[in-house]
Amino acid sequence: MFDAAVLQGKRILVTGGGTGLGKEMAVGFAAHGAHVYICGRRKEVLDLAVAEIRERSRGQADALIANVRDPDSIEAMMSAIWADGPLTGLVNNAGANFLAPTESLSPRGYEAIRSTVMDGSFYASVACGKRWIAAGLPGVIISNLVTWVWTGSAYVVPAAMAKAAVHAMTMSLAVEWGPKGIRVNAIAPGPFPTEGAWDKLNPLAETGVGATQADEVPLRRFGKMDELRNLLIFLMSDGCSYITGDTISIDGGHHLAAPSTFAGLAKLSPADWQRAREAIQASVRKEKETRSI
Ligand SMILES: CCCCCCC/C=C/C(=O)SCCNC(=O)CCNC(=O)[C@H](O)C(C)(C)COP(=O)(O)OP(=O)(O)OC[C@H]1O[C@@H](n2cnc3c(N)ncnc32)[C@H](O)[C@@H]1OP(=O)(O)O
Ligand SMILES: NC(=O)C1=CN([C@@H]2O[C@H](COP(=O)(O)OP(=O)(O)OC[C@H]3O[C@@H](n4cnc5c(N)ncnc54)[C@H](OP(=O)(O)O)[C@@H]3O)[C@@H](O)[C@H]2O)C=CC1
Repeated sequence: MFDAAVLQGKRILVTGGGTGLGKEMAVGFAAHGAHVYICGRRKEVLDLAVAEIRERSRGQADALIANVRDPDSIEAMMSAIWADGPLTGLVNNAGANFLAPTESLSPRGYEAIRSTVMDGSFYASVACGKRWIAAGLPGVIISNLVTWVWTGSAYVVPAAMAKAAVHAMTMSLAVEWGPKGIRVNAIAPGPFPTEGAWDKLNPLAETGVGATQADEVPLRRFGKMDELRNLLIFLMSDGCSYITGDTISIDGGHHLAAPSTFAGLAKLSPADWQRAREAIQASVRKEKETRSI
């Protein structure tokens, strides 16, 4: 769809680019000429991802360990990247989420999700923005949101809230930083099955409801990674020079044809919720064992 050199000379950081959608975006950017950087908290996962991105894209990729919940960690990562040259683009993709009845959430559970999605996107955007502004350089920021910024969703309330905050940041920064040549957009995907998301959002047979099902998507299927890449490459490219402040849905019409949320989980019993929580926490424990930060 695009010239293979459409992103030649671009240097793009994808947070959470070691797995799932972030890794797929990184492959797309690198295959179209960009030097991609990915970050996350697991060295082994990042090393494998870099090797895969280089092989699949025949392009340039590097990884840095960083925790987007920690502003000092973000600053250290940005300084390391900028030492080799400025980024031209940032994708706020790192995310955290799990299904839970809202009344069961502890402050730490809420904070884990809010700080990853909302604070992480803010810290990374400001870390790039202030460097671009100081140097008089243009830049592109794209945040990976979800259609719940328009619909909300039961049982994932901290994620819906945090993504809506980043939607507001997108519109606000587009206006504030537009005169400085910085474009700020977002995408709102519907279901694109990944191990990371499905382990936390569809851990049991009983949790398969609207948000994670394909049968009620008007286009009757999940999204494909090539479709996601096409949108990201376009938004990141110089050809997309007059779009800013927008959140573009990529969901086959899902959010326009309810239920694209977890509303259907109202049928779960307390015992089902306990099993869901145990399954989610088993997945989290497995990931934590390989965290490097
Ligand atoms: C229409 C669209 C359809 C699809 C939409 C998809 C939208 C996708 C959104 C996503 O972001 S999917 C990404 C999924 N990937 C991840 O979440 C990866 C990162 N995740 C994590 O790091 C963990 O999962 C984490 C739990 C969020 C954070 O880990 P951390 O090490 O910081 O925290 P913990 O100490 O383990 O836990 C903190 C706190 O949270 C409580 N908690 C954990 N799981 C549950 C649960 N299932 N239910 C209730 N509470 C839970 C845990 O007990 C801790 O609280 P305290 O007990 O200490 O008070
Ligand atoms: N899959 C889907 O259908 C949809 C996904 N999305 C969004 O796409 C994004 C990616 O999700 P997906 O690929 O499915 O899930 P993944 O779990 O595969 O991706 C989450 C990534 O974020 C990284 N991450 C989490 N916390 C931190 C942190 N504190 N610091 C740095 N990196 C972190 C994780 O790496 P590590 O744990 O090693 O740090 C992981 O690579 C999320 O923002 C999600 O909300 C939106 C709509 C639909």
